[in-house]
Amino acid sequence: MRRVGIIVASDQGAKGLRTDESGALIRSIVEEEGFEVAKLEIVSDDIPKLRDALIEMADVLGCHLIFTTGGTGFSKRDNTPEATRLVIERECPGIVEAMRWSSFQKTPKAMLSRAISGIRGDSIIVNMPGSPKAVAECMEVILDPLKHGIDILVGDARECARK
Ligand SMILES: Nc1ncnc2c1ncn2[C@@H]1O[C@H](COP(=O)(O)OP(=O)(O)OP(=O)(O)O)[C@@H](O)[C@H]1O
Ligand SMILES: Nc1nc2c(c(=O)[nH]1)N[C@H]1C(S)=C(S)[C@@H](COP(=O)(O)O)O[C@H]1N2
Repeated sequence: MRRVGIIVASDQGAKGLRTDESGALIRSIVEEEGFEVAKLEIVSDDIPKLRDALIEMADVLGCHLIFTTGGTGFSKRDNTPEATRLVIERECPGIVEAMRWSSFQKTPKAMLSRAISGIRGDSIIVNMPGSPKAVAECMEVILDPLKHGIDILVGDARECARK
């Protein structure tokens, strides 16, 4: 079964000052698609905390897909892309290009997303925006192609092609 990790990057959420909706929304969307959620964690916007949470989900929990939500904008505490860059081994720019392109059709503010995406080992990491509305809009675009991406990364698709 495909395994998912979810990290909510939010100072307010980590202090209990805001009820998380975006991580919960990602969970419900991926579960509906048959994924198993290994962990949903709310982390403050500190780079070392985000980095460690990403590494645990990839290397210890073996998540095929890791979504972060929040912390991709221009505010001084938006650190999610910087933490992600520390842990990925190969960039996957097409995923976030598609997100920005489709989001731009809805709001020009989509160009303010600094989200990145990349591969670490057998895990694909994708930065999503913070608002639940933006999460829903982006998930609609990327989830299906990502299933194929996981299959290629972990070898299933290549196995199928050989048979
Ligand atoms: N986990 C979340 N659940 C619900 N709404 C959220 C969440 N994260 C962000 N939002 C909403 O998204 C919009 C963008 O917020 P903001 O720029 O503060 O997000 P952020 O920088 O990702 O989060 P934070 O300020 O907590 O670190 C706001 O309307 C905010 O209420
Ligand atoms: N689909 C979609 N993407 C979107 C938006 C949106 O409303 N819909 N908002 C944008 C805005 S206003 C910002 S500032 C950036 C970064 O958001 P974050 O700081 O919450 O991660 O995501 C962008 N991406």
